Amino acid sequence: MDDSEENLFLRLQDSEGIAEVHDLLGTGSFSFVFRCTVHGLDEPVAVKVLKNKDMLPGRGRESEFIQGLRHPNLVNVLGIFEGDVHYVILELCEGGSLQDVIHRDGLWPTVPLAHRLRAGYDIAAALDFLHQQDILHRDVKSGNAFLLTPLQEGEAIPTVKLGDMGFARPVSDFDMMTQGVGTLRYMAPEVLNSGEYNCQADVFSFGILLHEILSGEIPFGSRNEASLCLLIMGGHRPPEEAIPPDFGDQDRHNQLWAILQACWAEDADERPTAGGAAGLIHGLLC
Ligand SMILES: Nc1ncnc2c1ncn2[C@@H]1O[C@H](COP(=O)(O)OP(=O)(O)OP(=O)(O)O)[C@@H](O)[C@H]1O
Repeated sequence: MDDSEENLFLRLQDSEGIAEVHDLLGTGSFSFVFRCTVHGLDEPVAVKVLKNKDMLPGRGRESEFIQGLRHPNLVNVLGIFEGDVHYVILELCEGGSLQDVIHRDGLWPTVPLAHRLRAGYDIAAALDFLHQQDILHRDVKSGNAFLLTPLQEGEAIPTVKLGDMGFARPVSDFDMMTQGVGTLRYMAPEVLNSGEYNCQADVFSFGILLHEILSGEIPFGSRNEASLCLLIMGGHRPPEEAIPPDFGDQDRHNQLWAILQACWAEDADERPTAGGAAGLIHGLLC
């Protein structure tokens, strides 16, 4: 049975290693995330506590192999503890999730397209890094990308970091994976099909996420799971007209649209690598 927020707050407070639990940062399907101070670190951190410590390994739970990874566009995992409560110490991202920033805070329409594209570049760079280490993320979405500092109107977009590695796996574990995990509206057709997939499935999800970042629209709107599956399997993708026209000339807009189409190509082999996508986006930012 899942533990309550209050109970976990108190048990975390008693946990060795935690100096102080401050406040709740957010709630996920599998966890509560608290702002904490921990012994040995000066800066506050985010501590993700599993609601149910008997939960299957990998569900909402960053695995040991993620711990050593360091990249400016990843929510770095600073420690993993298993005891009376299971928790993961994460780099604190004060700006919250990109999903909340795009759809809830009301500031997103004021963010220029070039700044939004910058956010997309950050995520592509993080994915490229993971793929270079032969790690698949498997749940790329706006709810799993975080702003390092709060977004301020009229200022440059803060660094964006890809987080929530609960589903991440080394490719070497399986040459090709077949387990259908992730979030439906971002899922590549080969994952939905329970077919074999590889790093290019992350690139597909990234394409859907990039469109969400640029357009500010929830991918495929408020459809139920069955119709989402039918749409994606039927080759439907988010619409071009949802992308604001304020990106310089038509040629640049066309290049941007071509990047999106390449990322969410039906055939995984036709998609760019994450590094390739990052390079193409960077070319448009210069
Ligand atoms: N590093 C962080 N810094 C600041 N806030 C965070 C951080 N990580 C998570 N949060 C907050 O906690 C919420 C839940 O985190 P997360 O989505 O990683 O949990 P989860 O249990 O894996 O959930 P789900 O599977 O539903 O995405 C986030 O939406 C965000 O508000």
